[in-house]
Amino acid sequence: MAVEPLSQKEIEDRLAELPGWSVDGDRLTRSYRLGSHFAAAALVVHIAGIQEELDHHSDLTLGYHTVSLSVNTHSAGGAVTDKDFALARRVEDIAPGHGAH
Ligand SMILES: C[C@H](O)[C@H](O)[C@H]1CNC2=NC(N)=NC(=O)C2=N1
Repeated sequence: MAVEPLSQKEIEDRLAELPGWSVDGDRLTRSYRLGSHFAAAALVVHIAGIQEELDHHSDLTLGYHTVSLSVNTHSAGGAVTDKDFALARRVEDIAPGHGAH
């Protein structure tokens, strides 16, 4: 099934449901802060599993006490699509369990 780029209005509506996330250029992004480097690494591994399950992969950056995601949809020409928001929603659901904020 083809994945279509979202309109600006569709992006704004979806962002309203995902506090902490923003669209920067053509990428959906969020950074989390965690209590330790190992906690951040564990969140990265958990997100990697979700990304494999969804077959949709962000650029995922592990910092000292931080994890940052940046994602768009390659198959839609690098636009933001519902696949990006589906990944963001799944990450939001598990991040608090890692103490991420
Ligand atoms: C073959 C495989 O389904 C594709 O390459 C997937 C993998 N992960 C992906 N991740 C992202 N962010 N965009 C894609 O279009 C994409 N496509």
